[in-house]
Parts: sequence; structure tokens; C-alpha cells
Amino acid sequence: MGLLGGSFDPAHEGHLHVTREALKRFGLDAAWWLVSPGNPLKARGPAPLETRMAEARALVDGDPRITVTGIEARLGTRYTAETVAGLQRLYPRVRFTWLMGADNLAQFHLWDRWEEIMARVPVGVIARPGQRLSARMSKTAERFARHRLPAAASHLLPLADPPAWCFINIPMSHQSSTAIRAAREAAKK
Ligand SMILES: Nc1ncnc2c1ncn2[C@@H]1O[C@H](COP(=O)(O)OP(=O)(O)OP(=O)(O)O)[C@@H](O)[C@H]1O
Ligand SMILES: O=C(O)c1ccc[n+]([C@@H]2O[C@H](COP(=O)([O-])O)[C@@H](O)[C@H]2O)c1
Repeated sequence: MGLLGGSFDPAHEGHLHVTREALKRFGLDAAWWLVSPGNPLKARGPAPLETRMAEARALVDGDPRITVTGIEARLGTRYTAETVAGLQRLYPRVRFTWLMGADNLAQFHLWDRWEEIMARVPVGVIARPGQRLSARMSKTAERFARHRLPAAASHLLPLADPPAWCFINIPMSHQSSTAIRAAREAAKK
């Protein structure tokens, strides 16, 4: 099971694209979009959770492999280390793989208990425009260099014992929630 955590403020085609590529390249059965109650590193509060979930559900409509969930709000977690620990407790027979764009790998070492996350679940990183270099040069990439699977072995990632991570290059999507929010604001004026 792939876990794509995000603000999804709003969800966009880029999220769908990276999820579908991750399903294929990592050989995952399915993915959950964990719609975050609020990213602990972002100062700006997001739109209400229900609004973001409804938009995300409308977008994935028709793809039975992707489930949109607000389980973090129900678990009362917003730090990924806690969320992953909670999911592993709730679903001991499910093997989870954390998924994220390259922008998040670049600052992953700022996340709470980031090394614990690496120790708990394999991590699949998906290329994002302008972020490949910063991701490759990141503290996480350096610290866990020995545990990196080559992209050619990406399908082995979900079954690898953590720490294990893999960076995949895919045809990149330029979509971003920031750009969509800016366009919506401009349209209001
Ligand atoms: N176009 C994209 N290419 C690769 N990864 C992406 C892309 N869009 C989103 N992601 C990844 O999906 C996850 C959730 O992203 P998020 O909901 O923050 O969207 P975003 O477009 O990055 O939002 P914002 O612009 O507000 O930061 C993150 O791991 C992010 O890196
Ligand atoms: O646990 C942390 O410290 C932490 C810090 C920053 C981001 N995250 C998670 O990273 C995911 C992507 O966040 P975002 O806002 O970039 O979509 C989302 O699931 C957040 O909860 C987690």
C-alpha cells in the first residue's frame, strides 16, 4: 500500500500522475491519499479538510486503486512518524510504502523523527520539476545513501526491509497546488 501524504489544497492532476506512476514503478497494489489536517511545517492554514477531501475524491473518481482518506484527523496525528506508527498498529498485515515528491525529500530531515520514518517504511521518491538536484544533494539522500535502491530495481522497494528508498524519474508534471490557488485568487479579482 502506497501512502501519499499531502495538504491536497487542492488536489491536482500532478497528484494523480505521480500516484499512478508510483503504483506502476513500485509495483504497489493500491495507494491511499492521506489528506493532512495541516502540514506542521506550513504556516498557512489549508482549506477545510472536508473541502479538500471532496475535491480529491472527485479527481480520483473512477480509479479504484486510489483511496482518499482523512485518517490522520481521526488518529489525531499530523506528524508522519506518528501517522505511520498508528497505521502500522491498526493494520499489522499491510506493508506500507511512503511516497513523496522530490521537493519533500529535500527537506525531509526537518520532519519530526525523520530517521524513525526511514526505519519504519520503505520510501519511494518521485521526480518533480526543479527538485531533482536538491533531492539528490539532501541530507536524507546522504545519510541513507547505502540504503538506496537503484531505479531499475524500483519494483523491489515495497518488500525491502527498511531503511530503503528509491528515486524514480518519470515524465514530470508541472502541476502544483500553489499555482492553482494563485490562479483561483486571480480569477476572483
Ligand atoms: N507535480 C508533482 N510532481 C511530483 N510530486 C508531486 C507533484 N505535486 C505534488 N507532489 C507530491 O505530492 C505530495 C502532496 O503534495 P501537496 O499536496 O503538498 O501538493 P503541492 O502541489 O506540492 O502543494 P503546494 O504547492 O501547496 O506545496 C507531496 O509529496 C508532493 O511532493
Ligand atoms: O512529520 C512531519 O514533521 C512533517 C513535516 C512536513 C510534512 N509532513 C507531511 O508531508 C506530507 C506532504 O505535505 P505537503 O503539505 O507538502 O503536502 C504530508 O503528509 C505532511 O503531513 C510531515
